[in-house]
Amino acid sequence: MRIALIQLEYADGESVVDRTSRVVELVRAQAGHDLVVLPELWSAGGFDYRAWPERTQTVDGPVVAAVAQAAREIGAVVHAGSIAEAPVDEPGPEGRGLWNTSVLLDPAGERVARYRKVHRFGFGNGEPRLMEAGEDVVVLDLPAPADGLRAGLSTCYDLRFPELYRAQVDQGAELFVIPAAWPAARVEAWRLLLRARAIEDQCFVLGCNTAGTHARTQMGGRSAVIDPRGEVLAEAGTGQEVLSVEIDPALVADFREQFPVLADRRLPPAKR
Ligand SMILES: O=C(O)CCC(=O)C(=O)O
Repeated sequence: MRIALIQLEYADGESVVDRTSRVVELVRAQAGHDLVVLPELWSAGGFDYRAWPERTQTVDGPVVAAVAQAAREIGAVVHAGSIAEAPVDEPGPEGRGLWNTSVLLDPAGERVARYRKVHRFGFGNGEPRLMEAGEDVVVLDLPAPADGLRAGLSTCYDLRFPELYRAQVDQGAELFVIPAAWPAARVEAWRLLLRARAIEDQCFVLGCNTAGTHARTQMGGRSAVIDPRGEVLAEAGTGQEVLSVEIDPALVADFREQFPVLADRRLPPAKR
């Protein structure tokens, strides 16, 4: 399976329309890949939370529609990264009506999964003040041409919460797709936790981060593809870059059989 992670660089001052056109071109340029992944909140601006209210989208809105068109053109499964999702007529439990929502598209441009970020980052500011928390664990069999692996979806700060990934493994996950806007200040934690999740859950990990500086926050880059043994198959630098990697889906089952750590879990499911 051929995978492309688009580590997008952006700065303040670029309109959502211009950024979307740029991203669509980058997705189109990945023809020949089976799965293409974009970062977290690239249209709204990962740390530009003051602008989120004017950059909201629905999962059928123009940003996702433009990426869906590119998915159709190249015949790939595309993880569109996440949007600041404000659905019509859904105020949410906290009355904010806004979620950090990832969307996975099949090669016909149809939405096959929606994941709302469960753990909100900001310690009382940003996401916890403006957004609702997602409540669902989302795991699915990837559609062709990226078939052969079961994928769990999560976003950025979720990476710090291993219990979410164990819950995905309990639902059969073999690959974690993690779009992010993770800052440079803590990029070593990002690199380490991506590998930790791969090793402890014996899964492929696709971590697609953001580059550049926006909203006075320098992003960390270092997107990576990691195999179920914890080997880093590819890692980006700190600028805009596309990581193109071939992975062998059979490695998950082979390695889990050869080194069956997950079979040695002791806690009863109710306490996990
Ligand atoms: O956990 C971190 O250090 C960064 C998380 C983050 O930036 C996010 O979730 O948007």
